[in-house]
Parts: sequence; C-alpha cells; structure tokens
Amino acid sequence: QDASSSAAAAAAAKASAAAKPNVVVLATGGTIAGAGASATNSATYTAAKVPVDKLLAGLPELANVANVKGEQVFQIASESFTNDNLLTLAKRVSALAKQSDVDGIVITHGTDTLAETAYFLSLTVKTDKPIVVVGSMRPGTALSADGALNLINAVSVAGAKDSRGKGVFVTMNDEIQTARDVNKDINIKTGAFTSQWGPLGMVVEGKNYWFRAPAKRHTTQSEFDIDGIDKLPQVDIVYAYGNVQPTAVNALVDAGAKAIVHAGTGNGSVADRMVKPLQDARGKGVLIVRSSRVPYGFVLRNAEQPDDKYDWVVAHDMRPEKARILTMLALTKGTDTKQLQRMFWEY
Ligand SMILES: NC(=O)C[C@H](N)C(=O)O
Repeated sequence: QDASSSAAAAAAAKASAAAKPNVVVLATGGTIAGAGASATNSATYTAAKVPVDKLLAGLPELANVANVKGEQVFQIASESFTNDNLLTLAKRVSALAKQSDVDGIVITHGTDTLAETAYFLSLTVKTDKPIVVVGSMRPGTALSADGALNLINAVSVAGAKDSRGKGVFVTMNDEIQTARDVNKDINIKTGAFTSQWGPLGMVVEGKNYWFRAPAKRHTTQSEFDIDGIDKLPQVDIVYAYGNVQPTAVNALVDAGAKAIVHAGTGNGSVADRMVKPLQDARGKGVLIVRSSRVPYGFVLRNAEQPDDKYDWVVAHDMRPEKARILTMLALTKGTDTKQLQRMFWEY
C-alpha cells in the first residue's frame, strides 16, 4: 500500500514537472542581485552580490510557475557591461534557445543598461522562444523590494506559450515591454521602465494579458545572427549641449571610432561649430548617426541637417545608446549608409 502510494506520488510529481515549462535563468548581476546594509536602504546598497542559486532558492514560488534552472554568467553592475559581455551573453542565450529541453530564457540584469542588452538580444538571437530581461530598482534586502515579483513575472512570461514569436521582453512593474521600445526613463522609482509607444501587455498572477504586437523586425526576422558575430566595432556617442566644442568628436575619430552617434538637441539638431568636424569625420570614413538627447518623439531625415548631402544617417526614434547597438551590428555587415538608414527604419 505504502509503496504503491509513494510510487503514485512520484508519478504525480513527474507529471506536474512535465506539465510545467522549462525556463533557464541567466544571472548577470545588477540590483536584483544586490544587498544593502538595512531594510530601509532602498537606494544605498551594493549591486551584484547575491549568487543565482541563492536568488532562486529565496523564491520557492517559482516552482509553481516553471522548472527553473539558474546559471551565473556574470556578477556585475550593468553600468560596467562591455561589448564582450554582450557577445558572451547573447551566444549563451542562442545556444540555450536551440535546446529542445528549454522553453524560455530569463536574464537577470542591472537596470542601467538593461534596455541596451535587451535590444541587442532581440536583434541577434534567432529564436521564437521567449527571452525576458528583468531587473529591479531595489535590492532584495529592502522593504518593498521589487525584484521577487519582477522575477516571477519574467519566468512566467518566458514559460508561456502565448509569448512565443513576440521577440525579447522586459518585465518590470507588471508590464510586458518590447525590448526595442523600452527604456529606463526614471531612476529611484520602481516604475522606471517605459516606452513612448506603450507596453505590449501586462503579466498578472502568472497570466499574460496582451494588447499589441511589436511592429519592427526582431529575432527570427532579423538579418543579424549572434552565432556568426565574434567582434563588435567601436561606436561612440557625442552628447550635445550649449557651448559644446568639437573636442570629443575629434578625439573619438583619432581613437579609431568606426561610427559616431550624435546625441543632438531637439529634433537632433547640431551646433554650427560641430557640423564641420562631423563632416570631416564622415570624410575619413566614420559613419555619423544623428539622434536626439530628447527622450521622446523622433528624428526626421533632412530636417535640421541635410543628411542626404552629408551622407549622415538618422536614428529615427532610437535613443543614442540603442542607436549605438544597431550601428555596431550594421557595421558587422558593411559601411553602406543607405543600408544603415534602412535598418533604422526597420528595426
Ligand atoms: N537598479 C539597478 O540595477 C542599477 C544598477 N546600477 C545596475 O544597473 O546594475
């Protein structure tokens, strides 16, 4: 009797594990793995402290959502992310996505450059399996820490069948955002991630509620594939402000930048004294991408500056830091400015 009931219990446990999706959590550090000195330290803490096993063990509720495995890829604050980190992470995500025993992938990440990494993954990983990048604004040691629910939501979105084919997501504050559109727009507050075009949906108590679909090319529809990319070119950003001088542009060209993203004022406007240095840079083969330091709206071609005449590219609605990501990838294919401009419209 005992033996048959324990066999039945084991079979039931096996059936319940088989019914749940398999989700791998790749941990990279950030505040979601951060720890502060006391529960009232919501903003003063050390990022990238808690190892992934401890992070997952602290959330037994995850077992109800998916069969979760953790892997520590890095343990860093995201402001220190490099191109090498992007390549290593994306290659690991791509390899996991090819495994038949993996249904979805979650990346825990610091919030500061989270949107850049999410965009990079959405452009380079060829899969229709859900990939979710998630972080937190408060360390797990703080009162009203946001990481635990953000992580459960991420695992639930990554494991859901109705998330497939929709690209890479960011799940913060119960919202499901698409990697391309989302940015960290607010610091300190937990509702930090927004998109001017709105979230795709919401995740509440383990269920997805969708309201729109991404309109731009991503993952399986992308012309980039991380499996064939081993190096990223140097692309830098020049920030515009009153009294700006060409010092930074000239230094970056001398340092070997292959492209410069100009974070202009207003509609991507460029100070009169910056035009010639940027033209000179273009003359030396450096690609010039005109973006704006204004977070919302978008930059139009040949408005503010004659882009056709100067052979410059506009970043459309991409923030300078995300324009850098697309420009680096474009440069792995060639230096044709018409192609780069097409990519800014399509991705
Ligand atoms: N909230 C955070 O995660 C911020 C932290 N500086 C990071 O990006 O790693």
